[in-house]
Order: sequence, then structure tokens, then C-alpha cells
Amino acid sequence: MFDKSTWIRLPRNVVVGHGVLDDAAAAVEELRLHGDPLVVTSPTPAKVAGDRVVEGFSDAGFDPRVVRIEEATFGAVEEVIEVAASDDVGYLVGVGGGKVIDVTKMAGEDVGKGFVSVPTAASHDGIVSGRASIPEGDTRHSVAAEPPLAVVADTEILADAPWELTTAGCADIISNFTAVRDWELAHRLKNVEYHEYAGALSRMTAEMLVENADSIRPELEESAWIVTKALVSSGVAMSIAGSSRPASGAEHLISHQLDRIAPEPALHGHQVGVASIMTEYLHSGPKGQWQDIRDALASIDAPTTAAELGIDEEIVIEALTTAHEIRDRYTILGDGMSEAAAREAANVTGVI
Ligand SMILES: NC(=O)c1ccc[n+]([C@@H]2O[C@H](COP(=O)([O-])OP(=O)(O)OC[C@H]3O[C@@H](n4cnc5c(N)ncnc54)[C@H](O)[C@@H]3O)[C@@H](O)[C@H]2O)c1
Ligand SMILES: O=P(O)(O)OC[C@@H](O)CO
Ligand SMILES: [Zn+2]
Repeated sequence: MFDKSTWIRLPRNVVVGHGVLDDAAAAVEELRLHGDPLVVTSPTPAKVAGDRVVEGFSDAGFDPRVVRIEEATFGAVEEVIEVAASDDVGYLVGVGGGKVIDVTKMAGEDVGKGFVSVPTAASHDGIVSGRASIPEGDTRHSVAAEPPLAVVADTEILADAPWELTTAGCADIISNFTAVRDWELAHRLKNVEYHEYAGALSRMTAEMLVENADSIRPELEESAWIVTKALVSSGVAMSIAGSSRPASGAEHLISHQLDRIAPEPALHGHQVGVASIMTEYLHSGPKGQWQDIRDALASIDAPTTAAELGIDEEIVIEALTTAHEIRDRYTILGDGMSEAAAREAANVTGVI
């Protein structure tokens, strides 16, 4: 009878606010999960939040186990799986930046146990999404995973994190403009399924962030609140779409490529922001809205040039000409840019 169906998975509890880290155990208890938590964290996030989360679970009568990871690799995912597979572990709790959260998500998916997302930085929109993205050799796996059962985002901690982590989160959201453009293009050219609602939500999230750019300032808790709200909303758009398409287009392919080839890649959000200036230029030409993207990034202190990213100009050109090979996702890059076209785009937009 129905030729189409959809299954949208969203988090049950999203708790955002000042001091909510201490509500992590309560937010989970409400979900009536069985077993004890496995807290996955990394060195700095452990100090700023992980140890407190473990203590909170202990105080609430749980017996938390802890795995500290150093890198977002398949090795780290295996390390977490080994502990997570134990019968007494009921669910996983990822406390940290995007890499820790992705590793937790992927391990939880593997062992068939849910996970709770406790971001310590408002640096990326994976804090709520049902996607996990891990590099492996020459490629990057972005796989479907369960979205978090709950999200606990303490704005006091997020506002205290280094400012560039917050500007990276803003830039990840601003890049939604070009991601949606790429998605629409892929729909028109390749009949890729497009979700109007997810596309509109993603674009609206970016518009609201830009409208509030004046209130996004260092050490202002209000900023952490605005950015986290946007990150949640963008993650929900991805969950609705069942893909990262609403928030990841050519600008993300370029950033993933930079992660592979740059000796010292910059933050994910910063890279996608700078790449977004160039992909907007590719979409709308020299008089198009690329300057709006650049100005929006500059207004929140995010980088707008290769030099500000700390990445060599030639590496940026290589990323532009090879990013289309990274994954089977049709974008404005088509079947690849020529080197001359890449130089033109990077020059006109002032990225190099
Ligand atoms: N799954 C998704 O949908 C999705 C979405 C966006 C990004 N990502 C992925 O997330 C990763 C990027 O995340 P990221 O930018 O947070 O990088 P990251 O996880 O490497 O964090 C950056 C650094 O900030 C530190 N940090 C975190 N919180 C801190 C705090 N409160 N104080 C001081 N230092 C702190 C971390 O320890 C790390 O050294 C990439 O791998 C990207 O692909 C995934
Ligand atoms: O699927 P990817 O390209 O990792 O994108 C997810 C996220 O970074 C979108 O902001
Ligand atoms: Zn992103």
C-alpha cells in the first residue's frame, strides 16, 4: 500500500544548560536502561567533565567502567568494544570532543548498546547525529549509527572550552548552507533522495546562527547556548534525513581530504567553513553569496583563509582537485576540478 517508508531515530532526552553535567545520571535513569555505564573519554575532557560524570554515576549507585582513548581510530573503537561487550555494561557514555563521541557511537553500534552524548566542546554537529565518522587509511568511514539515547550538554563547560572550539562549531553550522545546496544539486542531477524538511531545518539552523552572530562572543555562556542549540538542530536534521547530507556536502569532502593530506590539519569546523566559501563560489559564481559565507565566518572569529587554517596553499589545491574521490556523494565538485579551476576558486575567494 505504501511505496515509501521512513524510520526516524532521535534522542529521548536532550538536556542543555548551566551545570547539567551533574544531571547525567538522572537523565539516563529516566530511560530505564539495564546495566552499568561504560564512560569513554580522552585526557583533557576527562579532567573537565569525565571524572565528574563517573563520580555522578557512582553516587547514583551505578558501577561505571572507564576507557580513555587517545585517538579516533579503528584501534580505539576496538578497544572500547572489548570492554563494552561485557554483560554488565548496559550502555556507553561518550564524554569529549567529536572524536571521542564518534568512537563511542561506533563501538555502541557494534555491540548493539545505546550511548549517551556528553560533549565537552561545542565544536561539531555530531553531538546529536546518528552518524559516526572515523578515518581509516586513505578513506573515511561515515556510517549510520544509533543517535544518542540522551544528550547532556553543560553550557558552563562548553563556554569554558577554548574559544576556537566554539568558533569551529559555528563554522560547521554555517557550512550547512552549501551542504544543502549540494544535496539539492544531487537531487536534480542524480535523483538522490531529498528530504524537504531536513533540508529546510538545516538551512534555517544556519540562518539563525548567522542572525545571532553578534551574541556569539568568548566567555559568554549565552554563546555556548546559541551554538549548542544550533548543533542539536543540525544533528536532528541529519537524523531525520538518515544521512549526513543536510550538513555535509563538498565542503566536508574537502575537509576530510585535508585531514588525510595536511601534515597538521585544523579543526573540522574551521576546515569545512573555509571550504564552504569556495564551494559557494562554485555554486553561485564570482558575484554569488560566497562573500556572505566568508563574512559570517569572520564575524565569529573563524578562519577564512588557508593561512589562518595553518595549511599550505598547495595542500588546499590538492584537496580541491581530489576531494570528489573521497566518497560516493555527488556534489558541486562533480567528477573533479581541474587544477586551474581550483586555483581560480581559491584565489577569487581570497582563500589563498
Ligand atoms: N558524526 C558526526 O555527525 C560528526 C559531525 C561533525 C564532526 N564529526 C567528527 O568530529 C571530529 C571533530 O570534532 P572536534 O572538532 O571536537 O575534534 P576533537 O574531538 O579532536 O577535539 C579537539 C580537541 O579539543 C579537546 N577538547 C575537547 N573539549 C575540551 C575542553 N572542554 N577543554 C579543552 N580541550 C577540549 C579535545 O581533547 C581535542 O584535543 C572529526 O573527526 C569529525 O569528522 C562527526
Ligand atoms: O558524514 P560526514 O561528512 O562526516 O559529516 C558529518 C558532519 O561533519 C556534518 O557536519
Ligand atoms: Zn561537520
